Amino acid sequence: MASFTADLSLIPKPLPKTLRKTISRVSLSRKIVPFNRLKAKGLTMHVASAVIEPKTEETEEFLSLGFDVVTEAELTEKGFLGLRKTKLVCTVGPACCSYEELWKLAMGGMNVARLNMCHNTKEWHQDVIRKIKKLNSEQGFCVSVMIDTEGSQIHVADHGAPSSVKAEDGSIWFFTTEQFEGCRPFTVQASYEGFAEGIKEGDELVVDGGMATFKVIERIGNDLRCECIDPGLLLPRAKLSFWRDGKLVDKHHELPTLSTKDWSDIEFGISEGVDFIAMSFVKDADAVNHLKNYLSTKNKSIKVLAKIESLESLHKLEEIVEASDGIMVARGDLGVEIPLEQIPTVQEDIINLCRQLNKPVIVASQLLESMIEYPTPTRAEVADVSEAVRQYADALMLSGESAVGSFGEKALSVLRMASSRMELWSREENHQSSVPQHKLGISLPDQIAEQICNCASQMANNLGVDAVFVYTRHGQMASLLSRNRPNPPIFAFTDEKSTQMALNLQWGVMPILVDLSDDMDDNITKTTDLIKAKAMLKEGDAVLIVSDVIPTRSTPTVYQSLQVKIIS
Ligand SMILES: Nc1ncnc2c1ncn2[C@@H]1O[C@H](COP(=O)(O)OP(=O)(O)O)[C@@H](O)[C@H]1O
Ligand SMILES: C=C(OP(=O)(O)O)C(=O)O
Ligand SMILES: [K+]
Ligand SMILES: [Mg+2]
Repeated sequence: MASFTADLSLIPKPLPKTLRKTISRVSLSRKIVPFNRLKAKGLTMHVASAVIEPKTEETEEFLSLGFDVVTEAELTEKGFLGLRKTKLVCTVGPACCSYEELWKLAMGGMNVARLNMCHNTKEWHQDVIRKIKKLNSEQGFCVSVMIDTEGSQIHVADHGAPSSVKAEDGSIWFFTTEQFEGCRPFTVQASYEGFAEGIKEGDELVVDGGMATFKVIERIGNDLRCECIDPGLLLPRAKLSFWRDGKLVDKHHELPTLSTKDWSDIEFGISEGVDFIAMSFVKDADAVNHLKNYLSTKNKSIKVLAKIESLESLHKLEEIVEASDGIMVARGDLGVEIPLEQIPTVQEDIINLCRQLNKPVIVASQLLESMIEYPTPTRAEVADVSEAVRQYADALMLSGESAVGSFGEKALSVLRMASSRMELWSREENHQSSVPQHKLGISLPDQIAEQICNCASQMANNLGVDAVFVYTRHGQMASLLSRNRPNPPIFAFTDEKSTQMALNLQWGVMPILVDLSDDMDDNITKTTDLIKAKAMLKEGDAVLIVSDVIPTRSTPTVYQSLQVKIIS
């Protein structure tokens, strides 16, 4: 039989400082009315609130538990509301691959280290992954590892010079798939042997989304003879695309999403224990499902991210987002396939869809491109970064800025500062009120989880609590809270290492690894003690506690919480 309680008398007197300010307009009963409808389904809801008690002796055993040292320092310095919510991903390359350089990035707030398998050797990648794991275990960081598959990109394999070559207006060039030694002037090697197939005289060959443009004059077997009609630079690995009558000629559909090399890189990622695999040039949900199924047969909880970087992936966006564990807006290649002026709106649409469907989303490429060479960003770059934060992306990514740039650490600090500033502004402007309306849950327990998280986020904002605590095994409740982008940070306590590492990518979630027991009260006591012992909670702080684990006894004097129990 159902039981329903919303016991406001459990809120202690005197009220915590933060509650005292807002209690007159707290409409707890109104907030929880939706649950009333679930009453008949066998639910118990219990609302309680109290003051955090001072430090106790028993807390020592939790001191060594998994909480990122950088977040901890930030929290001590800036308080709960000052914690940065937007997550930061850094591409690791030759400019930042030493232990010390990686340490600096970790100190600078890198949440996820990304390794693009397009570049360098497996040994090199292995060395970097091991250094990151060592930093985590020895220095107390919590940095997740992501690898990107190479995918089937059509690009320049060699243009005969170590850096760039200039293509002059009217000059004649050969694009070939033939492999040869040494340098042939005006000859560019393309990466894919089917490169010229289906290409006709008069088609346009666009380099790097407009860096230079050629007109196809003649097709000779696998070679194309072209005339440069818009001069520009040919960079190493420049991206190539074909256009006919103003429309993209789709070459991706001919190519497999995962090549033999990609599968070998995936095996490598599995054996090195990476946390995320980002799939390049995903065409549809099948590709994502294929990899996810493969990983599940191997019993691996590695998260699969889909990179949206082709026109085709935009056409199937919804099914791809549904199928994947997260999305990367890979603006570099996307800008080759769609006109650049469409990127800003496409980015916002993808971010909104991801939030609706509750998938984390990374905005990537050229965020601070000029910082590869210069120590300060352009105003336009800072505006671009801030815009992605305003749109509530989960994460921002550095590419060349950290991988090969001279100012990677500084670029990371620009991301950090710009996100903190924009987050504060959004909060003050109360932009967070636009809670997603889309309903995700199908089964009743899923619907309940979703509704609890929606209401909890509103309550957290309305009450002005300092933090939200969530107890989660697979990260679902934490991510549903994050989806609402609440004002206070979300501390997600989990006993699954893979959940902790996956939550690193989610907006506003601070994942913490602890032993969880079936006794919820015990968990709550343990974890509040942990945070308190680290001097991150003090007397009078208010915490909203969310969990889908059934409590076994009631201890209304140590927390404010929102708990739902399903009685079978
Ligand atoms: N592991 C690596 N080894 C050497 N160079 C790298 C590595 N990773 C990245 N880079 C360099 O950094 C640049 C940016 O990297 P990335 O974000 O992977 O973008 P992309 O490959 O699309 O250019 C690359 O063009 C490449 O020059
Ligand atoms: C992130 C991207 O992918 P990659 O760096 O692998 O080309 C991109 O295209 O923007
Ligand atoms: K790639
Ligand atoms: Mg790409």
